[in-house]
Amino acid sequence: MTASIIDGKIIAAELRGRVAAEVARVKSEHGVTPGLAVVLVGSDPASEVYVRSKHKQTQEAGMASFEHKLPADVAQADLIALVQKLNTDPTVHGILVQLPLPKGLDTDAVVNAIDPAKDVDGLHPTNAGRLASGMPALSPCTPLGCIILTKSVHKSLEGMNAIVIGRSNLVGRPLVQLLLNENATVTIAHSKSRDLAKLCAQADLVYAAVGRPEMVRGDWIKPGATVIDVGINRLPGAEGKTRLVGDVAYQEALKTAGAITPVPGGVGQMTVACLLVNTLRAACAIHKLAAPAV
Ligand SMILES: Nc1nc(=O)c2c([nH]1)NC[C@@H]1CN(c3ccc(C(=O)N[C@@H](CCC(=O)O)C(=O)O)cc3)C=[N+]21
Repeated sequence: MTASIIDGKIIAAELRGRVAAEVARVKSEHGVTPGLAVVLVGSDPASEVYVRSKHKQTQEAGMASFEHKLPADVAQADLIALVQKLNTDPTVHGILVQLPLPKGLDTDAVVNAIDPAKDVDGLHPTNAGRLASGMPALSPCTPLGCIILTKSVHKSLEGMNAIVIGRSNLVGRPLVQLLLNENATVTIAHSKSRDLAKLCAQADLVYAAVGRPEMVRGDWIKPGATVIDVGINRLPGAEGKTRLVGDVAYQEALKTAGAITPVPGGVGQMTVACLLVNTLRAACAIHKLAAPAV
């Protein structure tokens, strides 16, 4: 058996198309142009790539895009002051502070300073708490993307056994909550879990988000399971280039899985598309418009 490939590129492009149509409608009917502000502190090359692609895709969807680049040695107070300025800027509906922040900056304090209504990363404790309480919330983009990719294979996740490997605030924990909302049965595993292979073998849905290259092996996967690989690990490749691999041993997993996401071209694509969704949703909520149809 060879797994079918879940094409994040195509699914993300479709989603962006729906966002663009809703943005056009909100603009013409209500005169509201959704705006996203991205704050990048320091100059991590990978982060710069992501920020550039966020900027491009935001503009392509017809939204306003604001980029703020700060030096790695920016004072904590200056970073918080920028966040507060964006909180009160009426042209900004979404605020994303690219993580991780350089050493010396207090991530929790910065995230806490973001207005929860503009928290398109879904990281503010208000949004995390609302999600965990089953209340409407802005939810983190990568987990939202994981659910959309899963639903491209399974119409309903009700009663399915899911395993989430990883418990980060940005991915693992919120993904668990979104899966519960879909009525899946969820096992939460992580780098300290005992006998991961055995836990995985029970799962119809496997979400690998531990940040360890190719940790999930092909023979851990239940035959026919759906595998969503959240990992993006840069390994040294040929001729001094870097090679991207996920948290799943892809070539092995292809043989046992029913469907699998590639890296790149899987979850990463959805993350940015869902950021556009969240920015549109935030803009509609802030202006008291009906929730967008995306
Ligand atoms: N506050 C915050 N929110 C984030 O959502 C956030 C963040 N910080 N810090 C970094 C991670 C990483 N991230 C990605 C975005 C796009 C791709 C993406 O487009 N990937 C493509 C290309 C990958 C490549 O070539 O590098 C793909 O997988 O096909 C990947 C990863 C968002 N993150």
